[in-house]
Amino acid sequence: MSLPTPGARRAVVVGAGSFGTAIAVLLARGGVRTTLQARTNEQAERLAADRENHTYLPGVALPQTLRIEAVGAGLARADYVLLAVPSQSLPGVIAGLPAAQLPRRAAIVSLAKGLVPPQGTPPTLLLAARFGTDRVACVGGPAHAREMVDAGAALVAASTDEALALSLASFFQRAGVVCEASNDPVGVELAGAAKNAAALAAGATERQGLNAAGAAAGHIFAEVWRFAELLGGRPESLIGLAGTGDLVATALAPQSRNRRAGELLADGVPGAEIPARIGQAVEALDAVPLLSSALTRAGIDAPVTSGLARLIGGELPLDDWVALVRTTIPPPARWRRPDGSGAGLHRLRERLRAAAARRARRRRLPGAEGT
Ligand SMILES: NC(=O)C1=CN([C@@H]2O[C@H](COP(=O)(O)OP(=O)(O)OC[C@H]3O[C@@H](n4cnc5c(N)ncnc54)[C@H](OP(=O)(O)O)[C@@H]3O)[C@@H](O)[C@H]2O)C=CC1
Ligand SMILES: O=C(CO)COP(=O)(O)O
Repeated sequence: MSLPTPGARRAVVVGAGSFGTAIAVLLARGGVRTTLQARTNEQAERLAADRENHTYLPGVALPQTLRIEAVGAGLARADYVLLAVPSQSLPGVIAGLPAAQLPRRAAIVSLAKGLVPPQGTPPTLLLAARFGTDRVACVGGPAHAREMVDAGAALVAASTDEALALSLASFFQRAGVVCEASNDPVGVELAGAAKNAAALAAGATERQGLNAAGAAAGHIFAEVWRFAELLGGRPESLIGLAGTGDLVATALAPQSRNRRAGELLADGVPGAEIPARIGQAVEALDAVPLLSSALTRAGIDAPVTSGLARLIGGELPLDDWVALVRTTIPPPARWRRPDGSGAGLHRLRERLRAAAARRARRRRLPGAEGT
């Protein structure tokens, strides 16, 4: 498959926070003609004058080839539009794309690791319903903004359109950052939402014990996986870079906003006060209540995710949350019938049962002892 020459392609990154700025730096380094769009003219003028994003990504020089403008400049010449705003802002930003003169063939890429209100929709599903599945993609994987521009990350670019996933992956790889191409955007997005929820849960729980923190994360991943499966997601997306990989990066990072939000909840800070304290997007605070409602609507038993939503909402005290985590028993595995791959286990169980029945029969037969 021939991949697009980066220099012939134009990308516009909408949202000049820490991740949008970092992704724009990478695309420019990878040779894509890139524009970073800030929310206001004042922000754009400041970024253009400083050639640095002092507010969200201090200390990183913006490449000279990176254009800066405000979102009002529109998208008329874009081949790729990358949405780098928090999920809460996505409904407004997506609704505004046609008025911003989104070209008919431009690809739209969500960078958010959260869900879109009010239904808790994975962003690519919303974009696909509006603009068509094969021009939509998302990006996941362990990718703290600062480390990504300094030393690298392990991105996953996911789209149902192979050419789109591969072209995004090639742009990042040209910039020196590993990027896997995936055809499971919903799985990658739910992996990102699950890891943020699990990192917040681990942050809230770790002082009470690391077994409890691990149990919280494991329960949340298992509960979200059942939802991902219903939506057609694949297990490797939750097991691989976008799920387990990003969970470790986020839960271990002292600077992680989601983990820190959990620590603040454990300190007794109300959930509603945390965004102002952290001053940046904390996706899990919004995504966990949305996830909880979406899982309930889908008929999935999700006691730990819904308990976490109640902890965030101030309805469940921390000790009760930890007790819930420590006592939740996952549903038993679904053993297969002997016509499937569970046949070996089934045969072993049947042999043990038959041996026990034989022993019991021998005990009942007069004079059978010792035979
Ligand atoms: N930071 C990271 O390391 C990573 C972040 N992500 C994901 O990227 C997404 C964005 O997060 P991040 O960059 O970190 O968040 P930040 O809080 O650093 O920045 C958010 C940015 O979005 C802008 N914004 C919000 N709403 C709009 C809007 N309607 N129009 C234009 N701009 C808007 C904000 O502008 P203003 O300043 O005016 O409010 C701000 O520049 C999140 O989903 C996050 O999970 C993914 C991987 C890593
Ligand atoms: O998604 C991230 C790293 O991959 C960033 O995590 P935080 O939003 O918790 O800082």
